Amino acid sequence: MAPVSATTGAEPEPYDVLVIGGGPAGTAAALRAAGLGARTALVEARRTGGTCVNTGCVPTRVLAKTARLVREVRQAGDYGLAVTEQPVDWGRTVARVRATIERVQEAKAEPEKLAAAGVDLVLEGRARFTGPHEVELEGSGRRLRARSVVVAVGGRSRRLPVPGAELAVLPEEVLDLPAVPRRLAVIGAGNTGAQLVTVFDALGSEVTLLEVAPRILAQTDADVSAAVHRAFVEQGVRVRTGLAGVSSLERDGDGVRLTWTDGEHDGGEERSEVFDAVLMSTGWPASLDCLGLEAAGVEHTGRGIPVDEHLRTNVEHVYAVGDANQESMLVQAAHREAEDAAVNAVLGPRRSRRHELLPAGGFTDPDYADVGLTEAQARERDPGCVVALVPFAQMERPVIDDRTRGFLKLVADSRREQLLGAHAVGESAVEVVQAVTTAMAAGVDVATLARVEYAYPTYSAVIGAAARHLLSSAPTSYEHADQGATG
Ligand SMILES: Cc1cc2nc3c(=O)[nH]c(=O)nc-3n(C[C@H](O)[C@H](O)[C@H](O)COP(=O)(O)OP(=O)(O)OC[C@H]3O[C@@H](n4cnc5c(N)ncnc54)[C@H](O)[C@@H]3O)c2cc1C
Ligand SMILES: NC(=O)c1ccc[n+]([C@@H]2O[C@H](COP(=O)([O-])OP(=O)(O)OC[C@H]3O[C@@H](n4cnc5c(N)ncnc54)[C@H](O)[C@@H]3O)[C@@H](O)[C@H]2O)c1
Repeated sequence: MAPVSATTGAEPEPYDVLVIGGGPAGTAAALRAAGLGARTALVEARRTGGTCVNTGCVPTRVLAKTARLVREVRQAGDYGLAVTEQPVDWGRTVARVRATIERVQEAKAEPEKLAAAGVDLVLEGRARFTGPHEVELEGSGRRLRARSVVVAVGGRSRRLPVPGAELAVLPEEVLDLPAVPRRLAVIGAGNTGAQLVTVFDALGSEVTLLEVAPRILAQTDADVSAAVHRAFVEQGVRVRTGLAGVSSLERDGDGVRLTWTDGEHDGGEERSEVFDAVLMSTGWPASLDCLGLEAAGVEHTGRGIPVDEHLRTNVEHVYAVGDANQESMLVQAAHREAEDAAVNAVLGPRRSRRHELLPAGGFTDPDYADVGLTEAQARERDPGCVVALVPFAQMERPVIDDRTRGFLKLVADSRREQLLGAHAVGESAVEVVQAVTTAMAAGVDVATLARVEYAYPTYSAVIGAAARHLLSSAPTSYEHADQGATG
């Protein structure tokens, strides 16, 4: 409960720090602020865990595991195991996802951790600014005041501004689908769309992926994007990139008629097809609706809340972290920003944002992951940079596991000393890139990385091979190296 004034008993004393939003960013900010001795409140509209635990990373990861199980079952015969492929029981899949969310909630025990740290967790609906230092809670009408406010409200899926957009399913609504759609269109090939393509392709949907950018996973290294695209096509996914745009959705019998215009390289024609479901994964703006930012004088772009190097908004005592500022939009980034903002809010501005090394990955089939600069970014900065790419098909463990699709690409400076980036596709790609990130964070140079012993047979042994390549040879081309690698 908010501390009450000892003199009047009426007017609540302000908290030192009020955090709005109990996802990864908000919880980290509140715990850090309380750890520094600040009287702290955390206001959450629904449930702690945020997008990450309740509708994003955790459910997506369980669905990704489901897709992997389908793949393993299909391959079991090669190993002498007679496993008959069963039809997917979507209801049980959904139940498994929901049960896993509860298990993760229990393991994280955030309400208990917040209580133990002395943070007041306030679950009385959405908070709305009524002034620069005050919010009102939608559920109770109660008002809370604070010297500093950390806005950690996260984001939400964007619906395209086209007629019939309300007929589309958003990524956070996927578990509400009544069944696995036979014909599924996925609009948007960012991390979210790509992961859902793998899930529904494995579960048996005929998937069409539509993207306005010239390539899928447009933020990743071009070789990563090309490799995942190629895998999708081989798995039977219809991939259309460089679209001119989506124009409408309309009900058609039990399905949804989707109309779009192909890009010029595909003829630029308008097309119209009926799908059983259309999934819209076309972006993730901050959740600013009804937040009352204008009452606090906080400026925003409509998409997010801009911040300075200390994570402050244009109003000095109001900070914005995690997806709310629209900068990195990853759990690991949310944690770091939140802790830094909490320190700045309590002790005065001292921590600056630094995400030089932000590893990330997606659980498609094959997986992909990256850290640091893409090859194109590195070439802009250092035209003489050196690139080594080792196909998984050349490494024993992927061959043993029959998972030879993929590669690790390392980018180093022109002196072949420091790593600038790492990009992987394939089994365990995310873990491989994480290992490279640890080396980069520790300042390990390429020569040392090339000398490290790697347990045999492991996927991470590809790191040593790529580091030795960097020291010794001319760059390889993925197009060339990937020939015939189909695992
Ligand atoms: C499908 C999907 C899969 C993802 N997978 C990954 C992944 O594998 N790895 C990864 O690093 N990232 C992943 N992400 C991104 C990750 O989920 C986000 O970057 C992360 O959750 C951001 O944390 P946050 O605390 O800023 O926001 P959120 O997690 O969105 O939390 C914001 C919280 O604020 C609350 N809130 C909002 N408005 C108010 C208000 N006015 N008053 C009170 N409370 C409010 C919300 O209820 C919510 O609980 C994924 C995202 C999606 C959509
Ligand atoms: N595994 C992970 O780490 C993970 C998983 C999911 C999401 N996330 C993060 O969450 C954030 C949101 O991801 P996201 O994929 O939801 O959004 P995004 O903004 O990254 O991708 C949206 C995609 O939709 C496309 N698009 C936009 N309008 C379109 C149109 N009219 N027709 C066709 N395509 C259109 C965009 O070009 C883009 O490729 C990202 O920052 C992402 O990194 C991370």
